Amino acid sequence: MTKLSVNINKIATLRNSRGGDVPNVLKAAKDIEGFGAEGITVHPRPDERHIRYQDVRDLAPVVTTEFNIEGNPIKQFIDLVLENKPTQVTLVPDAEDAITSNAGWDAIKHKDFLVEVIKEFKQNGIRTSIFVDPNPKMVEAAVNTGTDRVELYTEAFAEKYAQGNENGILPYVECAKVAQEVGLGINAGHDLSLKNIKFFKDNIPGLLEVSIGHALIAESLYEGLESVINQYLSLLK
Ligand SMILES: CC(=O)[C@@H](O)[C@H](O)COP(=O)(O)O
Ligand SMILES: NCC(=O)COP(=O)(O)O
Repeated sequence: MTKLSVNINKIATLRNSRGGDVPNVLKAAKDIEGFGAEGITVHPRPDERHIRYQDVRDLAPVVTTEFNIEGNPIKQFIDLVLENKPTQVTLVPDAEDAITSNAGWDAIKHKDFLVEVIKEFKQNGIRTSIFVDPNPKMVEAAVNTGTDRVELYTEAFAEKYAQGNENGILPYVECAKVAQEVGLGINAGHDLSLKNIKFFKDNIPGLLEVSIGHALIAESLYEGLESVINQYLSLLK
């Protein structure tokens, strides 16, 4: 069974575009859980252009499913995560000026740094995941950081699949095999959608969780959050 964690960054982006409190991010998170999603993901960035640090503080006591905080572990992010103790922290090496996440960790080059931060999160009872490119070497290296899981960066798969090329799944299948061999849990995310999620899930053994935001919110503009979330849940069974 693969859990669906809904990334609500885009809801905050819409709110921020007017400066008020519409749509209300807390209500959206509660409704999304009510519609059956098994987790809420947020990805605060230093410029707070979508989810704000205060949103994370407000969401932490309200989220009753798995709360997943993603981001680059700069000091203020580490402090925020330790203060709010989510179910999971997903470490993403995103540059401050990146429009969205665009690369996974080099878990060999940044091993010592990752070991240190992951240790601190785990000592505080927070499950850890690191965002990695679909490169089996990086999955193998991830185990040496002490992380519980990896999140496979699915943009390359989504792009190829949209062009009709199903072979884009192959590196992910290889990564999943390696992850299972070395005992790492497997999450996935980025550009997953109603169109590609079933093919991805059906081909990746042991897929524990997907976090989906951009496409899910775009699809909901036409069909509504409840219907879209239910479609994902049925495709992820
Ligand atoms: C790690 C990842 O792929 C997502 O968190 C993605 O970065 C979503 O963030 P945005 O909503 O800012 O694009
Ligand atoms: N970790 C991926 C995520 O949270 C959502 O990414 P996207 O669906 O907005 O591309």
